[in-house]
Amino acid sequence: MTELLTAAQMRAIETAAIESGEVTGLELMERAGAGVVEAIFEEWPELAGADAAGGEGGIARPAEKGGVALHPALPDSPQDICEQKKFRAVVLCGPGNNGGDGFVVARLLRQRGWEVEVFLYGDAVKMPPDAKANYERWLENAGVHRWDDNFIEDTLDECDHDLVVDAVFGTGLTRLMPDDTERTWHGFVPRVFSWHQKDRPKYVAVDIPSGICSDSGRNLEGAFPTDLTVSFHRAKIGHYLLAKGPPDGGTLWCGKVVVKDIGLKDACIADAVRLFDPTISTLTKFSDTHKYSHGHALILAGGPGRTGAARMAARGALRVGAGLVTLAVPPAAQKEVAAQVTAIMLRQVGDATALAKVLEDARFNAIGLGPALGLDEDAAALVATALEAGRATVLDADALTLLAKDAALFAKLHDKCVLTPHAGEFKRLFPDIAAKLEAVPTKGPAYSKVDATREAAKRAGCLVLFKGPDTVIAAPDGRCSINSAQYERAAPWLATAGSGDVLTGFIAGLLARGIAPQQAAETAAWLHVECALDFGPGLIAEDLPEQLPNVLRRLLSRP
Ligand SMILES: NC(=O)C1=CN([C@@H]2O[C@H](COP(=O)(O)OP(=O)(O)OC[C@H]3O[C@@H](n4cnc5c(N)ncnc54)[C@H](OP(=O)(O)O)[C@@H]3O)[C@@H](O)[C@H]2O)[C@@H](O)CC1
Ligand SMILES: [K+]
Repeated sequence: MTELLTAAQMRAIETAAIESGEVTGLELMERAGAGVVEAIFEEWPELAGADAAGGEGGIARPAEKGGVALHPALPDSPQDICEQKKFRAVVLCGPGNNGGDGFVVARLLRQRGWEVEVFLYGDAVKMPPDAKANYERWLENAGVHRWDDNFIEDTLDECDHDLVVDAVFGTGLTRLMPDDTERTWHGFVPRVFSWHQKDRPKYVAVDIPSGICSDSGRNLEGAFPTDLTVSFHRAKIGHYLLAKGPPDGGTLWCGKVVVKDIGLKDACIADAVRLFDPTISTLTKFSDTHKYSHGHALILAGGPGRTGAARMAARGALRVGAGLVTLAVPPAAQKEVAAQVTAIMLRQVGDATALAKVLEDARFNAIGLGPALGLDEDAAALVATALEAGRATVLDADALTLLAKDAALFAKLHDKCVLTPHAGEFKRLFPDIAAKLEAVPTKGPAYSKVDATREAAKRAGCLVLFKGPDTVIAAPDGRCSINSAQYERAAPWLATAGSGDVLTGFIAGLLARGIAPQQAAETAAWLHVECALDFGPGLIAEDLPEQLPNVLRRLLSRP
């Protein structure tokens, strides 16, 4: 599992390292800048070939026209810039240490023969010491343009730049983006070229795209979209919480996230959010051979014509490794279900009394309910009975709506429960928490999906799995992870009818195997995405359980 950090946690790690004397802030900044350059060349090797040309102390140029001249060695106009060299970069630096990293990047690119134009947002006099040191070092051989959105736009408009580096704001963004940086970005990105145009410059963000809150992934207005985000030591939570935005409304702000080691040691952060990746130990309870030692899951089905959801959940539970799976079916739907299942068993459960009777058998150690269960009083009574049984229980779909409608039912939730709401169900269950999440943020760190899920889990007293491409899984004690279906794990075809029902089954199956709720939910969510990735486009929900054997085989053969 990889820890995802907040800005404060990252700062604490950095401060501890500096205070212990093992590294200086300047060294960290140098490594950060070098990491960005390395990542750029790894991502686009075609940009790495300019070593020989130019270098420090390159061509002397006349004073700047658009902004105030901070150093005399600057071109007269954007046209003058265009007439020189083959690789060109614009580096946009901010007033803090993110800007300091930008000056390192600018220097290192220049050392490799690049033509680099630097724009500085803010007042150099007030820069923190390490950033200022790199600013001054840059001034020894080159100049800096004062921020001027029109001039930046003209510069990019008239030249064929290869790279734009965003080092304006990083983890220190604490309030909404200033108007002029927002204008810059929104002015030139759509006007100068289309985002999908192949020969446009590559956009690289240092640490996090400026405008994105590193703790929440939320856009503090005017975020800079990028192709590549290079972060340091550990990814930040904000990289993995969904923030879709311009230029096409479907691109993640971060583009792709690469994390570079800058020599900081791991610190033990008790409440760190983790990016989930399963360990084999999660699934190596395969040593017992008796089917009852793998548990017995009971999945509740809806009435006639509404049993498909439960059948898919049951198949998921069986495939993920529950020893036995029984569908609890209303008498009127029994024929319909019997005609379509084989390895899955059937029990007639007409009402809550019948369910209570079935649950007298202690071998039913996990329950899955909700998909197409219904929203009437009988369905509510089934939920109440299931909760009173105190078994490991996953509640989805209609069961969540019933919980939202009835405080007494909600109060029956216990610590072996798992709630699996999507955004709409989350809003019904926790309207006040959802309102905080939906409110337009005005400062950083902004309220995040992690904050919301943790608050919901605490209130419910059980595990909450808040679905999405950035699924957040939180326990009442604050333990929390993100299961990402983004970046290299993006599987948009997973958003298909019934896929949530299969997830319910996966969780129920793992609960039946005796895996604790948090681990079961995390592993199920991860497997769910893995199955979708394995299958690829064209996936329908029925395919998900059938993909599990491949995925499990691969997982279990990991070294
Ligand atoms: N931690 C580490 O280990 C390492 C960190 N490193 C790097 O440091 C970065 C963090 O640096 P940072 O803390 O200086 O914050 P940063 O993002 O540069 O911004 C702060 C400046 O912006 C200003 N400002 C903020 N919001 C604003 C707004 N809306 N509008 C206008 N101004 C605004 C704010 O002003 P203030 O609030 O002080 O008035 C302040 O001047 C981090 O992302 C990484 O790149 C690496 O070097 C390696 C090791
Ligand atoms: K940035």
